[in-house]
Amino acid sequence: MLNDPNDTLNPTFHESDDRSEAIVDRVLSRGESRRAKTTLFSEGRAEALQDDRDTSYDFDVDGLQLEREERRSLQFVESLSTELEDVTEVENRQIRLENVVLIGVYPAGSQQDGETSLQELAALCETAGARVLEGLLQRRPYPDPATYLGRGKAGELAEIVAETGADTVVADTELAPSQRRALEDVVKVKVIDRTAVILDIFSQHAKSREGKAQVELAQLSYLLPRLRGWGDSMSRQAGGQVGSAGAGMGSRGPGETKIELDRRRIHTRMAKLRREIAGMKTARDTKRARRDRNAVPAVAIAGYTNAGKSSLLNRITRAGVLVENQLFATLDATVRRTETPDGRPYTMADTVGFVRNLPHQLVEAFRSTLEEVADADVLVHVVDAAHPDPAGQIQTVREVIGEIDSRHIPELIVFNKADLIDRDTEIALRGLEPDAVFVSARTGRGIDELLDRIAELLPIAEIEVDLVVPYDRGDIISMLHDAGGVVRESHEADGTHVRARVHPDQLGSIEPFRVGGKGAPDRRRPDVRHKPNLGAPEPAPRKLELPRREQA
Ligand SMILES: Nc1nc2c(ncn2[C@@H]2O[C@H](COP(=O)(O)OP(=O)(O)OP(=O)(O)O)[C@@H](O)[C@H]2O)c(=O)[nH]1
Ligand SMILES: [Mg+2]
Repeated sequence: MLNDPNDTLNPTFHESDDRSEAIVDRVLSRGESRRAKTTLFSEGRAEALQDDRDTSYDFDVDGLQLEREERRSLQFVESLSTELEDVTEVENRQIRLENVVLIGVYPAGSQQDGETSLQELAALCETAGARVLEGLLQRRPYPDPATYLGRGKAGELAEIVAETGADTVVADTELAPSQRRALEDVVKVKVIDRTAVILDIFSQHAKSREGKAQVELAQLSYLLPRLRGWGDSMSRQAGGQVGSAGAGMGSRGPGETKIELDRRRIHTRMAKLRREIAGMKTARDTKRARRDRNAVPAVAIAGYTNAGKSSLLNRITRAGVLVENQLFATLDATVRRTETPDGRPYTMADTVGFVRNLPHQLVEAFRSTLEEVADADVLVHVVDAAHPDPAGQIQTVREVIGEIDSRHIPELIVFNKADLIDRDTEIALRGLEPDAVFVSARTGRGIDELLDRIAELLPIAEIEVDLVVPYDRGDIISMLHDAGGVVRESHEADGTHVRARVHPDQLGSIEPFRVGGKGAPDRRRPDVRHKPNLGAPEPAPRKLELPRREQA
């Protein structure tokens, strides 16, 4: 398993062949030895995110909410078991608490973008369980092919790392294996990239069998070209800080040993995972086909990570999906059934959030989960209205939607967290997306309007009816044929027996001839509507103050 806390891979790697073999075994036997995770500490972790610990919602939650407790307990190390093994584990966690320095490169004119991206990287690192000490941005037309930062700046970075006692450097874009090694040689601590951090979060959070398989597949395909060197550059630095810090974020992978053998085994493992995922996809397809037969339209909630997708699903359907002020709280699609204000049923799916520079390995691995989006009749695209760069988020999400060939699906932009923005921001956002709905999953504002808008966009489900039409009503038969909905037709003594799918508007004219059928809509208005939450006071929005050294 790649995030096994017991995988203190790098430093001791060269010491014993037996040990290195055991490590590869563990990497490849994911799930069999699933142990406590390495989410490390609680204090300070939420700095990069808005504080929501006092949040209260006016609806109940179900068992899924327990997952939140489970995650918290991992962070707080709740019960110190008397078992020696566990105590050692706690000590390990403290030793391995990662202190990271972030680095990014931005071209002239996109400083704001570079900063937003670095702040997001800070949030990602905190979500992965690290503590962010410094952020360092360098203005360059493009990253240095050798060391990412320019030579001189890399030297300054080495000083900062030494000063702050950081044990890991995280680069904001994907590093080539050679860049990573060269930079490690300069700064003398572990260097990882944004992709590794995202993969690490996914591996900590994956819950379903399919999710775990997808993440492992993504991790292996990320590791494959990087096998050479994971242990290598570390062992060249005996006595460096890495040695005592052990493996942590982004390095929960195999070290360099018997690389060819490993490579072959990894390929075999990946093939097996692909087969497994394909198998699970079949099961899901069957489920979806059943849903299609019942002609229940599907709505998918898509959007940037932390936009409030799960909160919105909870608000609308009381699904009790885990809501966390974390990036990638949701990795599995949750589907809930609900209905329009006039009683038409539809399903609503919560999906994994998107992020800028989403590792392509993940898009590939999560393709089957993302089909929940691809197969939807309507996309509810949730955007965090209070985010500094909503336009950038919308663009990122639309790019991924394009990658999974879903541009044609009607999209409803929903600005969530409307409770956090002022009038001017709202006007600006309306300018950006004139047809958008403004809602707050927290206060309930706009939810009724959202439900009405979804209802308008849903395809009208046709209804299957059985009719016996007397021979003097040829007009009815031709109307059914014109609409193209005739399934079966036979001429009997009492008239034409027809099974046909009709639009709800046609029901009136055919009603006298109905002899059965299914799927007639229930036109009762649901007696519970979604009331606004007048409860808890809203915490003031918090902005990340990331320590930053500007280097132009
Ligand atoms: N103030 C405010 N906060 C909100 C609102 N909706 C969600 N949040 C908060 O935003 C954070 C993220 O919410 P989630 O529902 O987990 O977001 P998500 O889009 O499902 O995130 P991922 O699953 O991580 O991609 C949580 O801290 C929520 O409490 C809102 O309308 N107003
Ligand atoms: Mg979510």
